[in-house]
Amino acid sequence: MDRGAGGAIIDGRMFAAGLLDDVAVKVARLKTATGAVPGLAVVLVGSDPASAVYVGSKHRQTAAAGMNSFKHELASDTTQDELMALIGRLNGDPAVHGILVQLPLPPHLDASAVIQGIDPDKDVDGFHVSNAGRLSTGQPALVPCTPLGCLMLLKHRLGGDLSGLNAVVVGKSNIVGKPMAQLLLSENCTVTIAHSRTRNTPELCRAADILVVAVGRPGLVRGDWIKPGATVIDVGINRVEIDSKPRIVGDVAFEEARHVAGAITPVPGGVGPMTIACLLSNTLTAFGRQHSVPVD
Ligand SMILES: Nc1nc(=O)c2c([nH]1)NC[C@@H]1CN(c3ccc(C(=O)N[C@@H](CCC(=O)O)C(=O)O)cc3)C=[N+]21
Repeated sequence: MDRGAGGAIIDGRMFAAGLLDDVAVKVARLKTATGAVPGLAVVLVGSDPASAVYVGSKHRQTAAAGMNSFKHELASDTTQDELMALIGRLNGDPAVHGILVQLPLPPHLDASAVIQGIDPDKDVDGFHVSNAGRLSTGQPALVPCTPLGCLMLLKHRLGGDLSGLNAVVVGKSNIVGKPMAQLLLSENCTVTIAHSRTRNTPELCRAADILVVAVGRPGLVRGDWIKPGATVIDVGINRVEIDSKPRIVGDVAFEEARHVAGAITPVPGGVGPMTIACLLSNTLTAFGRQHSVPVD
């Protein structure tokens, strides 16, 4: 096979748009059947510009899917008690089916305590220990949006069955690396997690049929780390300057990698849009569980 032309580019933007349409249809159907509409509360503390952009985008897309979107913008000097009190109110609000607290929080706040204060059934980020435990033991869970989006792209690309494939996840964060590894394991992949202390990361990567990279280091994974024909999912979103212009690049050296990989996600336009689409899909799932109605 001629790989000179490069592998396929996985269009996350297009896949996410399809998923959002699907969610919108289901929301409309639920509204007719139950009279209720799923509601997502997004909490933003402080004025980090990147966070404000993400929250704005979530707000718009939630509304576009026909769901209620409740935006809570709090001052950067908000106290832990004030934030916990808001979470308590959202936990008790029957119009709110999903709660997302935008991360990172300002350093004086304890993000872990906030996340563990969210009702696990409303934890649409899937960050609560109860959802992490459920995922790792194969019980119904709310699954973190970014790894869920990656898995959807992988299954779509590889025809649904991942069983027996060698999967390498680079990065061991609680929000991407670990849940990603759990999802791949539940698909019967042989899973390896590499991280900053791993001794032979390039060699491990070269054995991967599926390579998911989520470390936050621009261009870390080079073309010669990739097994020819592998499916490469680049989770990195790094803001860099190229020729004095601001640009967003992934953790994979894209131009090198695309010629070796069978398929690869671009940055932007790959995993990022899937994260938001999965957030809305999780909100629908949370609504279904809270109202004991099937959502699809
Ligand atoms: N509680 C919480 N949950 C999150 O899910 C969460 C968070 N906090 N904090 C920040 C990160 C980041 N994140 C992204 C979502 C969408 C894109 C996205 O759509 N990116 C587009 C555009 C990129 C751009 O132009 O900025 C793309 O990759 O094509 C990126 C990043 C969600 N996060």
